[in-house]
Amino acid sequence: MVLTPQTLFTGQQLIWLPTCASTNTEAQALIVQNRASDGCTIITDFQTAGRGQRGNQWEAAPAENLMLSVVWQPTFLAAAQQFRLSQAVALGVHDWAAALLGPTPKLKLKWPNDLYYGDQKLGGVLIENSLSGTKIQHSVIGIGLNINQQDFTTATATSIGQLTGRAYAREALAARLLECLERRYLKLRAGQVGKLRQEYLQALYRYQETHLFLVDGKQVSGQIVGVEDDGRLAVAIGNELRRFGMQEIRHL
Ligand SMILES: Nc1ncnc2c1ncn2[C@@H]1O[C@H](COP(=O)(O)OP(=O)(O)OP(=O)(O)O)[C@@H](O)[C@H]1O
Ligand SMILES: O=C(O)CCCC[C@@H]1SC[C@@H]2NC(=O)N[C@@H]21
Repeated sequence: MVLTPQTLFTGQQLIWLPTCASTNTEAQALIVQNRASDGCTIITDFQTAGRGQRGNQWEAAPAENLMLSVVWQPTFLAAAQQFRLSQAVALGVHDWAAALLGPTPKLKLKWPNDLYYGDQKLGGVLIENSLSGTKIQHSVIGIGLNINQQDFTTATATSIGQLTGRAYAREALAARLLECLERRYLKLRAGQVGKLRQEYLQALYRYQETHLFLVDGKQVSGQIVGVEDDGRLAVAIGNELRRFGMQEIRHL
């Protein structure tokens, strides 16, 4: 499918920029100017200041990958439920990758929403919400996916093209991604929270495996046993069950 504003079922607006600082920043500017319709999408070939979680930079070679931000208005979610959106988005990205790579147990979601193949990162999600009282008003869903790039500065990164030995037309992949995201978003909006959570756990990287984490600057051995109602990661460490937010634990 060729991606045009007409063929996008959800994106009333689609803006494809040759370059920008960050598609999340562009999306936020549209929101501030009251020009962001629900589902509008900014895509770019290159970011000069792409950002990731925990203050990381997102690095991607020009015109090789997918970098986009979708604006949604999930006003049905309380601020405290934002992890539900994060899980639905992660599942949408996982569905997209599974359709490309075929079903494989190697394709996982590293908590909270990184896309992994084995121990290598294929993509990441950075969601930035604005609130109105206790409700989410706008969500900027920033997604970076490695598509055709062959060389990375880190050995822990890979791309769809590296894995399959093929080159991809990014327009078609973007259209499919938006479909996958919308499907999951509609399920969330329909209240299928339990099912989404179950599927998220099934896709969770290193779920129920014992391995090393970094907690308070120290290496600890633990086992992921679940994800709490507030989105925190539940990890069994020794005889203790501990719950961690984003800034409190890292996989090693
Ligand atoms: N295009 C890219 N593909 C994969 N990783 C990337 C890319 N651009 C930047 N990175 C960075 O590479 C690092 C690897 O990501 P990963 O999430 O696996 O590491 P991490 O050590 O778990 O990082 P953190 O826990 O801080 O998120 C991160 O710092 C990530 O932001
Ligand atoms: O893994 C992460 O830490 C999240 C990476 C998110 C990267 C995407 S690329 C499109 C959007 N714009 C950004 O600046 N970041 C996100």
